[in-house]
Amino acid sequence: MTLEGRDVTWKVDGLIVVNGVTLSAPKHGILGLVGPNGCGKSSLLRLLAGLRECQGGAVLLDGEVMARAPRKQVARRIAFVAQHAETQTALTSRDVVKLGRTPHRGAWDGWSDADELAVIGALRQVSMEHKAEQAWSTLSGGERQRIQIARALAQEPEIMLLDEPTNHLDIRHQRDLLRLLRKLECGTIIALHDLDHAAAYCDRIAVMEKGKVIAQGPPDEIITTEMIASVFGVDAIVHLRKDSGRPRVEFCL
Ligand SMILES: Nc1ncnc2c1ncn2[C@@H]1O[C@H](COP(=O)(O)OP(=O)(O)OP(=O)(O)O)[C@@H](O)[C@H]1O
Repeated sequence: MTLEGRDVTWKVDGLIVVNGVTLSAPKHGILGLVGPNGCGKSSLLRLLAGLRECQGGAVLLDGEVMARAPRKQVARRIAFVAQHAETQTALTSRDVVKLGRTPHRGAWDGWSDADELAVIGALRQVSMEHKAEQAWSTLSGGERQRIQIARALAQEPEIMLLDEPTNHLDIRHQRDLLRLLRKLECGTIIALHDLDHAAAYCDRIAVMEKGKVIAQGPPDEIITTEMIASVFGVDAIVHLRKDSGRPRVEFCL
């Protein structure tokens, strides 16, 4: 499957938030989306997920304009994990993960073994089986985030779009999630603030600034002292990690 934004533009209140972005999701592996607050990362991910309509350009799914495809068909193939996902408070964790199966089920379908396996597997992948019956409203911020990721995994998508999925997680769960994403068969686009994470776990990185993608490439070409100074306005030294040879950022105090 291919997912491609071509010259995608989106405005709100006369402000151009996403400005002529052309970007393809990888078929496998992780594309990291980095850039300062307000540069348009979340907006772009929502456009690519088909949750918003472009006002210019188009999002293409297998070369066809996605906006014309039935929503359920799109949802079978693309999962989106929002930065601050909310859900009905009366649900348990398991109920929320089960929602990920909705695009695969007809109105009259019973709950199948495949549905159950997908839900159990997704809970296990984020280490949340022990909280399956707990009310969603009582989960911690990080636990909610892991459950939302499990919902997306239960969807068994071909492409996952994740908006800062590590922002509530402790170091161990950040690392576990990024390792998990690397192991998935699907292609992933992930908005990240942590440049070290982007450098260590992503196969490619796209840099956004003021609504535009200004650079794309492998981490060692993108995570540079010059890029960090010009895009983020911060002085930094970029080292190479001993274990992987990937860039590692030391910010100047
Ligand atoms: N529905 C909206 N109404 C008004 N302004 C909006 C709306 N959606 C986005 N914006 C504005 O568009 C800009 C880009 O927002 P977006 O959430 O896409 O940025 P971001 O790169 O994900 O930021 P962050 O790193 O802070 O999460 C921001 O200035 C935001 O205030």
